[in-house]
Amino acid sequence: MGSLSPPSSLASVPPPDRRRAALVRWLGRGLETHVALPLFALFLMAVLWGGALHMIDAEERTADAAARAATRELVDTYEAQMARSLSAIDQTLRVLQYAVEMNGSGAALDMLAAKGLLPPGLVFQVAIIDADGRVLASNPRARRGADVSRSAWFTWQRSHASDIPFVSETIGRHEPHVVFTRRINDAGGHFAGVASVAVDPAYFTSSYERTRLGARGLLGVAGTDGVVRAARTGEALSWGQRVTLGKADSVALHTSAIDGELRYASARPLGAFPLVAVVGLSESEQMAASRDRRRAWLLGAGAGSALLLLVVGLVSAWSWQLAKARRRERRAHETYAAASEASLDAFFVLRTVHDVAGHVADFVVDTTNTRAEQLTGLAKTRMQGRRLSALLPPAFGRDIFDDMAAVATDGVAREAEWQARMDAAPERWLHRQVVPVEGGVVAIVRDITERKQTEERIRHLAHHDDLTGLPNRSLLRDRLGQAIRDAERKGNAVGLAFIDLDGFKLVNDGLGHNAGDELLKVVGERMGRCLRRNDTLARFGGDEFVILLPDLSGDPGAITPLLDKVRQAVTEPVEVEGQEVQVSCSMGVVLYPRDGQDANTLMMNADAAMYRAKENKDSFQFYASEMNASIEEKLVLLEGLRGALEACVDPACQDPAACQFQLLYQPKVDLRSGRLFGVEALIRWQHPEQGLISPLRFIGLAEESGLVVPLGDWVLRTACAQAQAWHAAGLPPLTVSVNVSARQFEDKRLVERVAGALRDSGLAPAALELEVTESAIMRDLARSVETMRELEAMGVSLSIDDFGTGYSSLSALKSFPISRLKIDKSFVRDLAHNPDDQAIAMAVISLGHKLDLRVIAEGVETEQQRDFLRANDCDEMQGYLFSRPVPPGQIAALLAR
Ligand SMILES: Nc1nc2c(ncn2[C@@H]2O[C@H](COP(=O)(O)O[C@H]3[C@@H](O)[C@H](n4cnc5c(=O)[nH]c(N)nc54)O[C@@H]3COP(=O)(O)O)[C@@H](O)[C@H]2O)c(=O)[nH]1
Repeated sequence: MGSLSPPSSLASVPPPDRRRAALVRWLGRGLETHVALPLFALFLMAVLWGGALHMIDAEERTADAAARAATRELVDTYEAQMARSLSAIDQTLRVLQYAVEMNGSGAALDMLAAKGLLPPGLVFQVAIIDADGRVLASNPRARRGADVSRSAWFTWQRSHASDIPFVSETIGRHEPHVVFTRRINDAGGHFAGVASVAVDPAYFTSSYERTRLGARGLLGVAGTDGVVRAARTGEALSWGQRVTLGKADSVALHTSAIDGELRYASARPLGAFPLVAVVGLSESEQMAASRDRRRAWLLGAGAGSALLLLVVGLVSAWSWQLAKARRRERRAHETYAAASEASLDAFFVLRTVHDVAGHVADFVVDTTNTRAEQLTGLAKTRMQGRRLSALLPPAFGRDIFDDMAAVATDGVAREAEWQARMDAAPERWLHRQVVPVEGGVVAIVRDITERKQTEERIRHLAHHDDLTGLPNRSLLRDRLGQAIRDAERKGNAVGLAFIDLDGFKLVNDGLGHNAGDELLKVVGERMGRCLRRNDTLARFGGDEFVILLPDLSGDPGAITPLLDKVRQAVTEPVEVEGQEVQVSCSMGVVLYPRDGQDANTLMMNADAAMYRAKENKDSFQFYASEMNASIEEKLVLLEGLRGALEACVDPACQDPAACQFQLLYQPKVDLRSGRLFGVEALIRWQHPEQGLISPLRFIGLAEESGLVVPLGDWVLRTACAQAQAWHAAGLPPLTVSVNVSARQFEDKRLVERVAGALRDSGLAPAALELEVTESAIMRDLARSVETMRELEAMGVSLSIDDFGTGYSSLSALKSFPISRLKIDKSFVRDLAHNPDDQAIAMAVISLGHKLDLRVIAEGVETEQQRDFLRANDCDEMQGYLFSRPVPPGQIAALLAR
């Protein structure tokens, strides 16, 4: 299911707005959690690390300051202690000095001891040395008389007259000691010896307190010469190292030359002796706590950072995924919006509104596209947020709402096509597809009017005649089937009339197909106007129409007036291609159920009835069962015709009596002189069972089947041979006329056949005339003229038969190489009384003469007809008045008459 959240329609925003939107989106992206959170986390980490480092720094500073302060305090304390100790030592030396000066070297110590002025021997070894460097006395008692004259301190005192105390370096491997000395002068101020106090170096560092100095602190005394007299670090005591003494009173970090330890160190000069008290606190010990805390801080910051990174990483990853999903969704929406904007379909995203019972009560338009605007004529802004019930035109009907409600309820898509009228707009065909989405439906509406119109056109083309727009054979068959079913149910009758136009071929061949088409359209319209609304007029092709008349009573008489009306409508003259033409129609009529129980039988029988009507032309004929018999008869006749022809043209057949065809000859007479100048050969068929058969019965059949070509060839050869026979018999010159049918005239070998007949008979070409109808010539005018010219060139003359019944173009007539026009007997029949026929006859005569042609009238039966023709300057005549067609043997007699 999709979502109802309205898709952003970026595709519709103009470029500057799009840039702004992109900027906003870019900023928005910056504010997205997966971007902002890591930035914030970086900031937090900076704060965290900043804080931690700051704390570390502060604590280190504090520790440093504390270490320096402690060093300073220790050095103060140690200086005070050392000052006291040295003061005591110096006091002892002075007392010794004094005692020697007072009591002499030998008794001085005893006297001091007696007075309790000697320091405890455990710590100080007091001695008096004479001027030669021999120990005079010592406490505790040492080896008397020991010689110390080479000791540095003795030589130094001996060589310095001043009363400056001297401190030796720490000497002695097993019992190390530092010797403090003062010069003893005699009364004369001369060197008299040395008073010394030897002190265990450990004495100077005995105040080393682990609690204050740590395990690697330093407490010691060095001479101002830089040589350590006593130094204690932890439990280790050492001496003799050479150190660089720093500035007095300062505390400095210093790497000790004693043990390489980095310490906060401070040195302090010690009064009268050239000594310096040195105190050092191990830097690592002093800073250990702060280092531990530093580690803790770093660990804390590191752990905090790691935790932060982990949390931020997880949240950012989640946010990134979320953003990606959102982006995908937005892109999908953008794509959807772009696609929907570009779509030819109208989109309506509709949110369902439920009533209290939970049924779908209405829809609210969430989103639409531009196509929807065009389709509804409403702006998007007018539609969005509005209820469908307020927007849906009443013409759209309740069905649509029900459809949508069903989709929203069932969750199953539906589609439908419907016709909608929107305000003033013409009715349109629409297709809707309603698909369920979360919270509503999406209706996709497409205008399918064009498709429907095309379908309708195709359907119409499939069921209608292209030229007239009338139903075609297929549609008529459907309607006939339906009419039969209805009639069967209601007990009614159905009428079916097959209509064939008489004379249409002449118009079509004579004036061309456009004229023929125009004629068909006009005639079709006229026939249609004669019918009721539920009748059907169909065109079957060519000049064949069919009328279907449902709901009839079954009385043939009831439809006779309608058929007459149709017949008369067809007969009305029609103007086509600037000429007025006239056709009639022959109708074959059947009635269901009387003439057939099914469509096929009815159509077949109507066709048979039409053929019968065709025999009379301009009439209608109800079907009768015998008519089908006549069709069978026709087939039998065709077979007989074929057999008869074979017998006539078979060169192996020696018996002329076996040929069932014969020619009669009808004389043609000059109207002025009365002279018989020619004959027309007219065929007859002497059928063994049916007797003499008129060409009217079989020439059409021969023409249809193509047998007319070999049959016509036989006529031509027989007529030429007969004419030559008359000539040979010494009869006056006669022209023999032979009828050439349309199909014969089209035969490419006609000229060759004529030449062959003349050659074989020996007849002079001038004695032969070919009669061709107008319609045969007009079928293919150019070719006809060519054929006629070839025949003319051969010396054969041509006449136009049945002139006036066709539609020869008069301009074309001018170019025909013909010698005679034959006025059709239909104009001659009523010539005595019918002014129209008279006018036509006179016009043909006049036209013929103007074209320098002879004019012959056929079918002249009465003297009135002859007199009229003669009076109107007609040249020749042919008809029963003078003679019926006769066998060749009677021509001589007629000539004689
Ligand atoms: N292609 C061919 N057509 C032929 C041939 N022989 C005849 N025909 C055509 O058959 C049609 C009928 O011919 P037919 O029955 O022979 O009738 C001809 C005459 O008998 C008839 N006629 C002559 N004079 C009169 C008359 O005074 N009254 C009257 N009612 N009928 C008369 O007219 C027919 C001759 O017509 P046309 O040919 O137009 O001159 C007919 O169309 C023949 O053409 C054949 O061998 N080949």
